[in-house]
Amino acid sequence: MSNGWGYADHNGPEKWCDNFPIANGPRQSPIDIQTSGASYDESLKALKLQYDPSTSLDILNNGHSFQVTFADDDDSSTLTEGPISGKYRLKQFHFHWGASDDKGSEHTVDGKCYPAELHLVHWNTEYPSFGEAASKPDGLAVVGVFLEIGADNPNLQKLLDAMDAIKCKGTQTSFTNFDPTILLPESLDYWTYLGSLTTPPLHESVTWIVCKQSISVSSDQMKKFRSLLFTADDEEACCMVNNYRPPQPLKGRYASARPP
Ligand SMILES: N/C(=N\S(N)(=O)=O)N1CCCC1
Ligand SMILES: [Zn+2]
Repeated sequence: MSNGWGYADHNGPEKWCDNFPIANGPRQSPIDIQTSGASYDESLKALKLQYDPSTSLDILNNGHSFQVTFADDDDSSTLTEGPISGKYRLKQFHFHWGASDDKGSEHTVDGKCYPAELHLVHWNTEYPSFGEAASKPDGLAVVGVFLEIGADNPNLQKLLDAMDAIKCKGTQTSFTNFDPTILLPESLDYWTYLGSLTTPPLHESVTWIVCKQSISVSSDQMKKFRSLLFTADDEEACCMVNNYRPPQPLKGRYASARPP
């Protein structure tokens, strides 16, 4: 298989180890967060997320998900405190989702799946760039937010409206003046653990910060996510669904959280 990884039977998560042997590494993601096994860590601080909407640039269908990319040439949009040391810059956010409302998240909580999961990807400014940071053990910090079926979420509407312009792989459009803060839940309580990118190259470089509280999404809004395509306009159409990696072996890891 070339670098054409995907989520189908022939190129999906069970096959990624062929080209990316780290897929069987000691700190792979996602994981099932076993709340009874989570430990309280007095040293953990509250998350500090400071985003400048003027840093949002564009929205892209990259053939695996859709992502909103941010200007990261200064410290305008950052993650600090929480479980990390130093300052991490927001690079992009994207989602993972299922073909139906009963699956789609990457992390699970005591075995419970959610219909979708948002990932806000940040890189450690100790390194000169995202590309340099992405392969370092403390290079990245990803904030994960579960989406749970409920009322229409108006804060998703600008993303949903942009989807008509990025239906096919490789399409993108301007996406300016967007503040990702509106996608966060009211409470920023979190679980944290050391893991990896959940897609190739699967670098074991991520401090995961998974919010305990979910945000809402309606079934109709989820149908809009599923209208995107994995495929380019000159290929046979394949709906972008089930773009999630299942939970990986804990290998002695456990999540931790701030004491109540
Ligand atoms: N897999 C990833 N993020 S994730 N799903 O682990 O948050 N990425 C691959 C390149 C940039 C981000
Ligand atoms: Zn992701």
